[in-house]
Amino acid sequence: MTYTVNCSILLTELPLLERPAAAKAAGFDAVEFWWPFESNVPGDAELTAFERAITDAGVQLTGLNFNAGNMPGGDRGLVSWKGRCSEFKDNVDAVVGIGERLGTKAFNALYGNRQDDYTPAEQDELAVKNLVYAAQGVAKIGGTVLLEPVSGTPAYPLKTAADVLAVIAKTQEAGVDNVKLLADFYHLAVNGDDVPAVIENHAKDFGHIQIADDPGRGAPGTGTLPLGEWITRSRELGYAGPIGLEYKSAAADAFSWTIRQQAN
Ligand SMILES: O=C(O)C(=O)CO
Repeated sequence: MTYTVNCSILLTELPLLERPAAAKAAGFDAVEFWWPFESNVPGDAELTAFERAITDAGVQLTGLNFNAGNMPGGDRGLVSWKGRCSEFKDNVDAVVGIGERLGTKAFNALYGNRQDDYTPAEQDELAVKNLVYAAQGVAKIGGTVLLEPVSGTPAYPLKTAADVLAVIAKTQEAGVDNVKLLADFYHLAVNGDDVPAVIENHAKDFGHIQIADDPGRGAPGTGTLPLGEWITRSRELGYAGPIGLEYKSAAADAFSWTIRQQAN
């Protein structure tokens, strides 16, 4: 099983730059991050420090989120955010640079919360343009843009796989074929989507899978979701990528479920 440790939600007791090495020490060869910088376009020193933390740890950065705004403050992406289009585009260029240097291929573009001052149609129109820009940018390095249904943020409009697939269809009409569904089984389940049906119908086209259990967004086994079953079925149907571990847990206990799994 190829897992990739999401170092923005796990190992958070440690400074960010120490997390890749901690993931390696815990037995993993791959990590992913939400946008790890304060600035939209980081300077050379910041970029070098982040990239060295990955390469010195001997892990692969499998995934990186585009700048999604102030996440602790509730923002969930710039893609549909009217007024921040040039910022988004500048960020795409920065992300492509990181991806090129680290061999990263999957880039998660959080869509953005609804804004009161604009119609959904206006925001969706911008979103498609921005997604096409991002898709063309990452295509230069063989990359894929991921689009994710998210829970827990009422103003975030993409709640189900169908919501995301409808946007992806518009990007395809606009001429790009490298925007893919990020199937986060936790977000989908919390939002009431039919996860087994999503897997049956779309697993071979998933751009990425992430997992957390529900309730609580904890490690597998802390809730009631049949995550192992869903992963196995996705693999049978052709999903070949890594599984992102995107759950909350104290570092000391974060990966004990994998040891229990090996023992069984
Ligand atoms: O905001 C979240 O919960 C995410 O999963 C971001 O990737």
